[in-house]
Amino acid sequence: MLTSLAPIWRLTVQCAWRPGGRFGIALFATIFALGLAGVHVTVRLIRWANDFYTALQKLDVPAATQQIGVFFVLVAVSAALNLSAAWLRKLLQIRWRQGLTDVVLDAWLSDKAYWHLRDRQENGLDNPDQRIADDCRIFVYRLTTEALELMTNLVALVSYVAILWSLSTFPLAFTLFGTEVSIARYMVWAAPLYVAISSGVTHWLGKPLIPLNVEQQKTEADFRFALARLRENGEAVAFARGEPAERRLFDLRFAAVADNWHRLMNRELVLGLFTRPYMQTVLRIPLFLALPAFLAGRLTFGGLMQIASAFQNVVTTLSWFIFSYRDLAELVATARRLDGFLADCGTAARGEGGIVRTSDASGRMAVRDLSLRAPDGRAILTMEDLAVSSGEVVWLSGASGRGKTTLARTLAALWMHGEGHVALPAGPGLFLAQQSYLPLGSLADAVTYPSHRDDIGDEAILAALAAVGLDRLAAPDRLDVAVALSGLSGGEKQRLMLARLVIHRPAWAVLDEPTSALDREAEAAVFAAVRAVLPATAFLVIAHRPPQGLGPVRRVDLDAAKPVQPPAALRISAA
Ligand SMILES: Nc1ncnc2c1ncn2[C@@H]1O[C@H](COP(=O)(O)OP(=O)(O)OP(=O)(O)O)[C@@H](O)[C@H]1O
Repeated sequence: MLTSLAPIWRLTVQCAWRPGGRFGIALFATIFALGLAGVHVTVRLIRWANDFYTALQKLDVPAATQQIGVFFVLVAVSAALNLSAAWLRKLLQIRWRQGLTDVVLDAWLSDKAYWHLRDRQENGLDNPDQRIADDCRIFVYRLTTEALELMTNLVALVSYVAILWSLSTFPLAFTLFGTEVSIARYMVWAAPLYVAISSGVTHWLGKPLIPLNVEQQKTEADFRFALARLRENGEAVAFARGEPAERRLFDLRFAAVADNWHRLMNRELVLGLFTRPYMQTVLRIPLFLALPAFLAGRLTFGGLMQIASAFQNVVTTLSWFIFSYRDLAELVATARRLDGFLADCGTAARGEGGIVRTSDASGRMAVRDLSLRAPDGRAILTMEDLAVSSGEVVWLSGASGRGKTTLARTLAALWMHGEGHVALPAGPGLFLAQQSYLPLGSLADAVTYPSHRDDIGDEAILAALAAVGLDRLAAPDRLDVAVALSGLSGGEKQRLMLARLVIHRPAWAVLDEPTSALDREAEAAVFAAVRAVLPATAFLVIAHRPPQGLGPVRRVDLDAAKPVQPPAALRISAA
């Protein structure tokens, strides 16, 4: 129980205790107050039952007519309270959802958790997009609904039990094995006993729903993730005629959705077999229980209806747990997933190695005594010394899989597995990854990424596009075209990435195969244009051929370096 409450509490704190959180707490308090006012109206309706049915029994037409009027007033007040509480609850939900989404997005983006957790994502173990979008929504919705209902129901329970206590003055008398038994105020005891037994049965029947709900959310997310991947890699799949393979994967993932759905619906049926009749009997049971007192003449008809109404309210309030079991299960499941996600993000960037990072005052990129390995302990690369001075171009070569990109990742503080020293100049730097990345947005957004277009200015953007040979795009009316619709070829995308160098003018740059899609002449022309605006920039270029156009190049060949075995303690045994 406590293990379920801890994540809910942690996430609630994230929603409510934030700058501007006071308004949310005030909203919560107002909705709670409206709920209490609603309880007061219900208490008044219980008294109304006595007044109305007594008037009916006495055939007192004016009194009965007056009670009909009272009934409509009470219903109108109740509706107004309900509607305003529902409206304010929605307002609270979007505020808290905004707060929680901010927390989750910060965790996802900080320390590059999105990168460190990407392997898990690819394995389908994790679907962070679902957690950010759906889980934040579901958690806040369920929390605000269930927490407010719980609090209101607690207060309501005290009020209804007090009424039931004051009304059920008659005992239940019967003979058991020849002994006279008399239970005073048995209607009061009957209500919690009835609910306790029912809650026990509900919990026992409904317990498997929690893991089944977790599994359902996971399988749905896995299915969505597979669909989104096809969209992202549509061209590669189309060239490979991979539709049957994609279809097999979709079918497999949907089969998992359907399979778990069947288990979930069967379990819900089992639970429903109990809760459904329970919900229906709960309205009649009090009548049956109070009938002996009525038949013995201890209760008027109005009194019978009043006590039935009070009992019903006690039982329905107590039964909140039963009726809300599914929703509570969803709240717990979502809280666990979100809480686990935040914990994963917090530890994602933690490496077991010891790479020391400093800033180099002389403006050099440098590594010393570097030894990199894979997460499983396999040695990838060792490097005694590498330095790229201001204005220098170093070409990092080596066979495929030799560790060139891993070295770039280490410089970018992404790769944590290894030991050694890394120093980067204090001035601004720029990394270009092997795969060109075009963000959602316009062509101008893509060129200026990750800066804001307004901070750069359209003239500079047009000049950068022209410099890298993208003359056909270097027109003011093209800048606002969605980049996805620009129909860029692989080489054009690489030119666009290089335009970012011209725009951002870094003091140092690490480029991972930046011109692999360009021919040598095009590469030389683009690099010459880049060099013209960046004469003092230090370049580390990873490529399978010497970069042309940047000026004199010093080659560092990784094939000359030998991999070393990691320390025995770091080797992970396959067993
Ligand atoms: N996340 C990872 N988990 C395990 N091994 C990895 C991971 N990333 C890279 N490696 C391994 O590290 C080695 C070096 O990979 P890297 O991408 O650095 O090579 P590269 O020299 O850039 O190759 P290429 O020229 O083909 O781009 C490879 O054996 C690769 O399998």
